[in-house]
Amino acid sequence: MKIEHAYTIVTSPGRNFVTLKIVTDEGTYGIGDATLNGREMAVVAYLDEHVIPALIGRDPQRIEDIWHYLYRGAYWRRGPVTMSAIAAVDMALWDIKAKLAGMPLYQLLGGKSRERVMVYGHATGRDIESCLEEVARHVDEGYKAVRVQAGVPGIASIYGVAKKDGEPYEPADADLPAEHVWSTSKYLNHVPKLFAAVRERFGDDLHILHDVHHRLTPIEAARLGKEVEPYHLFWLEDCVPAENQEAFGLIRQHTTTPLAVGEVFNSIHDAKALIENQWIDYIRATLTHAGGITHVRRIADLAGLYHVRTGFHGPTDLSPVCLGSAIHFDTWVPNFGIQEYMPHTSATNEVFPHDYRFEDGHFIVGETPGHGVDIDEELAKQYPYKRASLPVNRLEDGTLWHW
Ligand SMILES: O=C(O)C(=O)C[C@H](O)[C@H](O)CO
Ligand SMILES: [Mg+2]
Repeated sequence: MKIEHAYTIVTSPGRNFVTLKIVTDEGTYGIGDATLNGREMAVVAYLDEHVIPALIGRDPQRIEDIWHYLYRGAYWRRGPVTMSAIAAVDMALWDIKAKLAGMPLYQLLGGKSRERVMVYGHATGRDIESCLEEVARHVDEGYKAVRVQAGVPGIASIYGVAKKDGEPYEPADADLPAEHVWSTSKYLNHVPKLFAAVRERFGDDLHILHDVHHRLTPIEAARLGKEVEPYHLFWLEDCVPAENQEAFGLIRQHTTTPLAVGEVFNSIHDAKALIENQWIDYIRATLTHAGGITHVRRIADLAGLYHVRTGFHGPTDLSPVCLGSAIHFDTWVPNFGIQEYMPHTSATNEVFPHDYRFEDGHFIVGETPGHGVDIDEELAKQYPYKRASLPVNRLEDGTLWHW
């Protein structure tokens, strides 16, 4: 069997998605997600110019060999563009292999470790009151775990908080980057009040999560972790940027609040010290940005040795192809923690028909051979690419800051 044909599909049913389709000489095809939010066309160029021509004629069943061919063979290793491109190939090849085997992907990975996959949804509000209403809506919809983000008095807009209450936030919200102004002290003074209010209204059983989005220094993160300890967070996410993995050692010395990190990681090397030193509790690297199923499986196995569990990134900027594949992975992986879920728009769901379903705060994996997600290419053509950028963040004095 040979790869006969492969091509990228860019579509924007509300937001941009990049999909790779690989077709074999026997007619079986697989698709993979290559969406790198705000940098989509860089991955398209990498795939079209450098990867696809080298795939034609290869045996699609040799997933491992093709992974190393693209990773080691390129000489230029790692990085989000390279690893998203490799991930798309990998996801498409696992899709093909599972279709050939007549099995849903989770069976090929080793079968079910659980019946269903717990997810967390996103509640955001411009103030604590409106945020609590959003948490209540999620609880009514069956969610057992909710990420809680609220506006902070004195900060005009914060990435991760919807502009209008009751609406989802859009990560890439402008043609060119919007600029936000950030105040760490205002944030740190406010956020414990939010969690006190959530616990008071919803009691102890609801799992609550919070994303700091890299905006603190290690000692500030340590303070936040300590101050929210009474509210028993499921996790505190991305409390500092993680290029310096040792920084998490400092945070860890000060707090028992569980720590999650890794949505921007693209390789096991980004997470190695964090995992081996048990400085984190959840690893967020997911399939599209970290080299696909083949590589994320290695990260998860390393994590399992150190009691670190998975908590895959699952924003709207990963396509249903990534989400569907992740649900198979989550159903199999022994050290599963939780799966993020930001519902896609109905236009996105129409372009990407899929067989996973949400029920009572959990995802239920489908039984279709492959990863269970397809693309309607004719419909996809109706939604042309539109450049969209993520915002930037500045301190009140104008210094460019993490966001
Ligand atoms: O989902 C999250 O936790 C995020 O932080 C969302 C990211 O900012 C988003 O995927 C950036 O493209
Ligand atoms: Mg995040």
